[in-house]
Amino acid sequence: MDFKIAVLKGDGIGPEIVNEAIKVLDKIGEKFGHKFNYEQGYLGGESIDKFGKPLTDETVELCKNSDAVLLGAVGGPKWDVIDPAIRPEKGLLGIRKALELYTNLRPAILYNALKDASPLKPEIIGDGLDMMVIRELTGGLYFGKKELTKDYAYDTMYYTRGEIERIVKKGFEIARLRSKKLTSVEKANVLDSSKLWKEVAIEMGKDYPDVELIHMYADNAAMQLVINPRQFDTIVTENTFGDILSDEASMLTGSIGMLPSASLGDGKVGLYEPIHGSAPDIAGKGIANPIATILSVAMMLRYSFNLTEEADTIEKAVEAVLNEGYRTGDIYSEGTKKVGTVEMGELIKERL
Ligand SMILES: NC(=O)C1=CN([C@@H]2O[C@H](COP(=O)(O)OP(=O)(O)OC[C@H]3O[C@@H](n4cnc5c(N)ncnc54)[C@H](O)[C@@H]3O)[C@@H](O)[C@H]2O)C=CC1
Ligand SMILES: CC(C)CC(=O)C(=O)O
Ligand SMILES: [Mg+2]
Repeated sequence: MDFKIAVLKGDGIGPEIVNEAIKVLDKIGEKFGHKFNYEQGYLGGESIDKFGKPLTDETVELCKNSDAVLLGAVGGPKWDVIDPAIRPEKGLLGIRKALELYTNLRPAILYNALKDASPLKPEIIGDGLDMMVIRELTGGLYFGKKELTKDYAYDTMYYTRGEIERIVKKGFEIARLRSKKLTSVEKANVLDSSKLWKEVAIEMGKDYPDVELIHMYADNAAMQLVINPRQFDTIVTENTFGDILSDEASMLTGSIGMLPSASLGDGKVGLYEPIHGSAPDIAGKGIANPIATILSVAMMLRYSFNLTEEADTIEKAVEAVLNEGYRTGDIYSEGTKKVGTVEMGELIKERL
C-alpha cells in the first residue's frame, strides 16, 4: 500500500532522530511491500526562521492532506524570546489543535534489558513496568485564556464537559483493553476544572462497570509513580498533569529518549512524536537516542495504518538491539556498548 506522511523534523535533535525513524520505515516498506511517501513541512523554530511564524497554513494543509504526521521536536534557546506569540512551542500546540488531536497516548514500558538503566530498585520494578499515560492534548492550561503583563500574568485551566467526556471515554476504552484499571488523575481538592473532571469520570464509570476507577490527586500520583509504579496500568489526565507525569514515567523506563507517543483525534490524521523536546544541550553531537522516535513510527503503523505485524516487527527489533547490549549515552551503563544516533538507527534497521 501507498501512504503519504508529512514530516516535520523541527529543531535541535529533531532532524537527527527523524532521519533514523525514516530509515526504519523505508526498510519496513521494502520488507512488507509498502511505499511511504514523505513530504517535508516546517514547524517551530525552523518555521520562524523561514516564514516568521512557528506554524503556517501550508504546514497545516500538508498535515491535513496526509495519512499521518511524523514530528521530531521544536524549540531551543535561539528562539527564547519574550514575545510569546512567536515561540516555537506555539507551532506545536497549533498543529495539535488544528488537527484536533485531543488524545495523546504515551506508553511507558520498561524493557527487560534496561532494568539496569532505571533508577528504581529491583524490588520496586518486580516483573517490570508497562503503563499507558493518556494525556488530554488540546485543552487545559496550555490553551486557556492567558495574559502576560509586567505586573501580573495568568493562564487558565478551562475545560468543557464535552472535552473531559471524550478523553475520559478513551481512558475507559483503553483500560478495558488492558488490565481494566483506570487511574483518573486531577486535583479536585483545589481546582474547579478538576472537580468537573472527577464528576465526569464518576458518571462515565457507570457505563464501564468492568473497569476499576481510581481517583488520585496529581501531586500524590507524582510520588506514587516513584514509590509504587506497578499500581498503575492506564492513567487518564489533563494536559499539563499528563505532560509532567509522562516525563516522570519515562525516566522510570531508563530515559526520556525511550518514550514514543501517538496523538489522535476523531479525524483521519494522527501525529507521532517522541515525548521529549529538542534537547539543545546535545543537538548536533550525534548522541541523541532515536528509539522514542522509532517507536513512534511503530505506533503510526499500528494506529494510523492498521499494520500490526509491521509495528510488532519494529518493536521486536528495538528489543533485540537492546538485548544485544547496544546503548546510546542516555541509557548506557557499565558493560554495555555505547553507540551514537546513526549507529543505533542502523542496528535497529538491520534487525528488522
Ligand atoms: N514536543 C516538543 O517538541 C517538545 C519541545 N520542548 C522544547 O524543547 C526545548 C528543550 O526542552 P527541555 O526542557 O530541555 O526538554 P528536552 O526533552 O528537550 O530535554 C530534557 C533532557 O533530556 C535529554 N534528552 C531529551 N531527548 C533525548 C534523547 N532523545 N536522547 C538523549 N537525551 C535526550 C536532553 O539532553 C536534556 O538533558 C525547549 O525549547 C522546550 O520548550 C520540550 C518538550 C517537548
Ligand atoms: C510545548 C509543550 C507542551 C511540549 C511538551 O512538553 C510536550 O508536549 O510534551
Ligand atoms: Mg513535555
